Amino acid sequence: MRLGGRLAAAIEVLEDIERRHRPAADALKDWGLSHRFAGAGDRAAIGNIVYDGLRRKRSAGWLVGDDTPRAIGFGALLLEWRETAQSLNQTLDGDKFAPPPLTADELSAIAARNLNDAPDAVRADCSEWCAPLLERAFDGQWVGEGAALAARPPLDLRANTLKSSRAKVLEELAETGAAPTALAANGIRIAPIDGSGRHPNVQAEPAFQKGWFEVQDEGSQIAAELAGAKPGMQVLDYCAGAGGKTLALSAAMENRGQIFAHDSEKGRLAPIFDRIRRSENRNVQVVTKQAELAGLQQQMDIVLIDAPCTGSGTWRRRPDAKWRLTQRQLDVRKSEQSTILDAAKTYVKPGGLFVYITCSVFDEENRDQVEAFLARETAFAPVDHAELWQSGFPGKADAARIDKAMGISLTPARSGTDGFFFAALRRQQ
Ligand SMILES: C[S@@+](CC[C@H](N)C(=O)[O-])C[C@H]1O[C@@H](n2cnc3c(N)ncnc32)[C@H](O)[C@@H]1O
Repeated sequence: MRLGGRLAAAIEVLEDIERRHRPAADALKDWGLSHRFAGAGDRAAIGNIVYDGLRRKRSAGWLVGDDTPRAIGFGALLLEWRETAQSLNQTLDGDKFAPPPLTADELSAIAARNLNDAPDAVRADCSEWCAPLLERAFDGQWVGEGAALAARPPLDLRANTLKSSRAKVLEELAETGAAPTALAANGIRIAPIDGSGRHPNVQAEPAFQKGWFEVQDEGSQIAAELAGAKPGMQVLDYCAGAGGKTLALSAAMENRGQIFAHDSEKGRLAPIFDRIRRSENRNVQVVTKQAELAGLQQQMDIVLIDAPCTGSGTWRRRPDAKWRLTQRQLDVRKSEQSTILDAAKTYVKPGGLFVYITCSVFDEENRDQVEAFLARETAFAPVDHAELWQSGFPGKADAARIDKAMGISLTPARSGTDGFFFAALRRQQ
């Protein structure tokens, strides 16, 4: 397929996502099933246009003067594929599978508009109702932070030190352009892809099958490192899900001590068993029923809550979620977060650490939750987060936003990672 056919297909998929309110991955999969002639390169390129369009939906639409899937598809190519209106119309000319070329109105909108003049929420590529949330979290920098959340993400891996090392994995993946991450000790980064490219399928690599590395955003790795799990500790990962943090904690503990991996949804834990086997984590016990945690009360050195959240910090990877998010969903997440904080605190031993993590950038899910919990619970006090960051990442003070009392925030703009929030509270002796 040529670019015109790929663009037409992407517009079709964007229409499907909008009309049926469905996840981008499902719409792309369906398109692939009903167009079996399309090769892997075509699918990757179509996926890139769709994801670029979703990440930059408002700025792409604004640039072309409309908010239709067509405008967003064309806008995505202008913003992320180094195309110009002229180069696009030249390329599409004579391609019978291409959408109609840019019209005179569209051409004049593109010629007249400069994204620097667009309204703030357009430049931040967020919905109107989310703009005040970003503004509250980032003050004067919110537009830049929003824009960075709308950029293409890198592919990050974590070398599994139980079976390999960062150097060995880097050697194994040399052809992919993999490089060490700037912050996480065992992180490896493959830079964001360009244009129609796609990231290598690292999970097909023998090194992955051998358990030498996991796919994990650097921000998630940093959050696990900050928790400070050490060999011999007793740790409860209360919202373990598929086990991303569990595996990182287990490696930091060198397989010594015990991690209890719990989640209220049994189905979410399903992938953890395979992952544990592949990575050779021998200190993880999966606990599906909350009743089975009864014996752990006040026993844990660390209780980690990787809370259910809006996921606003991961908008680069799941841009469709950005447009589906509602105030009501945010309210539901907030209420779940405080319920979980209240339920999980009981397992922290005197002197132990209570760690609260989200992959959201909103204060409402982050510092507000910590503040409200501390107001309810006088037995807990925040650690000095500036000191914690300095001891883990010396000389990198600018790579995170640190509120000494309330926590540490990572963002794409500042840290080059997904958006994460981390707070650690110590239970008094
Ligand atoms: C952010 S995800 C966890 C991701 C996981 N820790 C990782 O690193 O791969 C949040 C998890 O919290 C779980 N959850 C939601 N409510 C819960 C509750 N009341 N108790 C325990 N887990 C809960 C969800 O099922 C979901 O798997």
